[in-house]
Amino acid sequence: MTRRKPFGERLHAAIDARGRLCVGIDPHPPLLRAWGLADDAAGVREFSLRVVEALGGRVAVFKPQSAFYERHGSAGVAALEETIAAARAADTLTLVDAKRGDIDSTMRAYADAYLADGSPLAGDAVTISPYLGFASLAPAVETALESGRGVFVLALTSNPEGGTVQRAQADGTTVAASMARAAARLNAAEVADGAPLGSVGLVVGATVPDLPDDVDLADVRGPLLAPGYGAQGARGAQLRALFGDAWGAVLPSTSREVLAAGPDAAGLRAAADSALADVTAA
Ligand SMILES: O=c1ccn([C@@H]2O[C@H](COP(=O)(O)O)[C@@H](O)[C@H]2O)c(=O)[nH]1
Repeated sequence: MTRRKPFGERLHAAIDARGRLCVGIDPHPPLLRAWGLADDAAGVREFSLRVVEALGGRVAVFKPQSAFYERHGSAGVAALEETIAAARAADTLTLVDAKRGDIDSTMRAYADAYLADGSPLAGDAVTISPYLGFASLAPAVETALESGRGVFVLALTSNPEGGTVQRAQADGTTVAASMARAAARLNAAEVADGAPLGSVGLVVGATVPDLPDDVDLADVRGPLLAPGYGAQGARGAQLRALFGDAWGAVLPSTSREVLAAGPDAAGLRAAADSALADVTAA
């Protein structure tokens, strides 16, 4: 089997070729209704495959939101697996937004599910939550690096409540800065080997009002997923101002705003093109 290139390198190439936009696949019940689909696993499957059909090969990354599949039980999870496979067939990277995090021994099982070769739930990367301690994420990081996949660690989330935890300080350092420094340490080896980006990314919401003074995102040298563009209110100019000299690593992500333009493929494409044009102009 040919070895997959590291995730950071593959993501960098996808952004170079298609522009920096991640489109979230979030089959919300009102969107399913608006698309004339049932709020069941078959509806979620149809919705997702239409998004992949319309935008596969055109955007850098798809981000299916696991919660919307899980709410339909095992048939919903099967629809997520099919969505990941369809995106792969359409030559588009998938970041599964599952926000997993647990003690080391359980984290190993999540790593097997979302990051190991042969698992039907393994896309190209997964979001993970560091609030059991960054070190508890080691099994996910190891599996990702071994398999050419990536992880995105929650650092500064787009929801207004996130700051109460993420801006809190321990020993004079904000929680967010600890996450950023830990990611930077993990990316250092890949970057020293010549990778344009490491494979350990952070989630930094597009709606975050400002960065804590001790957070140096340029130093992370890994991708910075910025959800919150569009439906949550952020636009390109706001993103550009927030990320400053880390801008080269930023991957804006938008779900509802693009999805609301479906089910027509041309509508989805126009909405994705418009979001990409805004972030590119920034
Ligand atoms: O900080 C975060 C982390 C993840 N998300 C997820 O991104 C999408 C946003 O959807 P929109 O429709 O573009 O608002 C959704 O799946 C969230 O769970 C986030 O918003 N913020």
